[in-house]
Amino acid sequence: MTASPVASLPLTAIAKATRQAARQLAVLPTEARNQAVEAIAQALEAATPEILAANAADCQAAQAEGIAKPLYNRLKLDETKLKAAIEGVRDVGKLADPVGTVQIQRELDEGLILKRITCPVGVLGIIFEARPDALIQITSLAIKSGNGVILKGGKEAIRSCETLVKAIHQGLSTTAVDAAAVQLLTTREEIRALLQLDEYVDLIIPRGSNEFVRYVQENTRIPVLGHADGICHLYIDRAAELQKAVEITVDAKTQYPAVCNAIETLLVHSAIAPTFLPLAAAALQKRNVELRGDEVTCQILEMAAATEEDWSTEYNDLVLSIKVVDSLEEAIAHINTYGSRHTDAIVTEDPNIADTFLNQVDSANVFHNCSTRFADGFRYGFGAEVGISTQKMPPRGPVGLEGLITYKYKVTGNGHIVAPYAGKDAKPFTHRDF
Ligand SMILES: NC(=O)C1=CN([C@@H]2O[C@H](COP(=O)(O)OP(=O)(O)OC[C@H]3O[C@@H](n4cnc5c(N)ncnc54)[C@H](OP(=O)(O)O)[C@@H]3O)[C@@H](O)[C@H]2O)C=CC1
Ligand SMILES: N[C@@H](CCC(=O)OP(=O)(O)O)C(=O)O
Repeated sequence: MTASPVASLPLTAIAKATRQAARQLAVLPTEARNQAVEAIAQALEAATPEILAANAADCQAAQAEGIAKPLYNRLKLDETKLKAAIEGVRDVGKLADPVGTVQIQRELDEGLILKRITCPVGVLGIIFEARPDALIQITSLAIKSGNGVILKGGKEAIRSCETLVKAIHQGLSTTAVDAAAVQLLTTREEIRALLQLDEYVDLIIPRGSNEFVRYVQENTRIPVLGHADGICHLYIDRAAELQKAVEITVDAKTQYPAVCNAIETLLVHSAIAPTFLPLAAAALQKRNVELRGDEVTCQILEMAAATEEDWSTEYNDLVLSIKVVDSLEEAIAHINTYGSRHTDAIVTEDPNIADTFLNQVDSANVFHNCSTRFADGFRYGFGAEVGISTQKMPPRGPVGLEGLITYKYKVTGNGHIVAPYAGKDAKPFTHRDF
């Protein structure tokens, strides 16, 4: 099979081609989809010089436009990051096949058998930020789960995305998977048009700001799985071990400040604030974090005053707002008011306090004594992630293969009809699981 030159077609034709390719992909055996995933890994390895060159050009252009350092780090794809992403593709290949799992097998009556079996969703439209390694993770998950995918990355990453998709098409062209199963769009106009194509696209996954996710939800009939902003919190309880708390704070803020699972607000119990805050501030300032405190924090340490706006701001940068609270309840109330239901964590040595926090904070990921940066499909053992769903209904949190799967009920009878099972002398069902 050769790589399909569909990218030059009008959008409806692209979507139609993806639908057709996805239908073939959905019924391929596990082995064929695994081979396709491995072919993608090999093609990316072979195209490494071109990919790195394209990314260097994107980075250069973004720098000329004055891109912020954290966003630049998200855009930059060096050899180490690319190698890790390719390893991730192979990890996805090794995961159990999510397609064809029999979830329910039930005899309704003699000779009348119900099965619920997992199957791919169909065609996914995934819009994401200028982060080229996300394209690699998303594509490998889509192919492994038997779905076609129409991708759109952030404008700063256009060259990187085009080169990656070219390599992926090259890899797929040696396999049973039609390369048309993976498509790349590059403009916002195409996104607006894509949102109207409910005939060909089964699920839209927007990764981006709250505003953008809402815009998508309001402008399409296609089901939307929102991956919105991460206003993540870390609460340092009065029973926290201080050194542990400092290390977690520094990691959660500075290990990768541009990503959605980095913290934006630090909440500190008033009983330990005078001892904890100077330790934390020293460690954070060593890493160039700008601190903004509420009134009590500013009485303990000199820093800029936080405004009401700070509590609902996702900086995506080396900035942290700090608030001193008088109780666990106040911390939980703050998080449930200003958070984005993404990821929130507590540091405490008191298991009861931890339990209350984990049960009452209404977020997709709630952590005890560890960094919010663990909110990630790879780190959860899902191989990779499409992103982190901030919706309440499943899939919630890091979305891996399971989130790209639906199911269908297959019922087999032998001439069975409903009439004998209805009315006055209705025949009972056996409803026997096996
Ligand atoms: N929960 C999660 O998994 C994730 C959450 N995020 C969140 O996303 C936000 C930051 O991402 P940022 O880089 O600023 O991304 P943006 O929200 O600016 O953009 C993300 C993507 O959406 C597109 N887009 C944005 N607005 C429109 C529009 N009106 N019409 C069509 N397309 C649009 C962009 O296109 P273009 O570049 O062409 O403008 C880009 O492809 C943060 O809040 C972050 O937390 C990010 C990734 C994952
Ligand atoms: N799970 C990811 C962060 C989630 C994510 O996709 O973030 P972003 O860089 O905002 O797209 C990680 O830990 O790198």
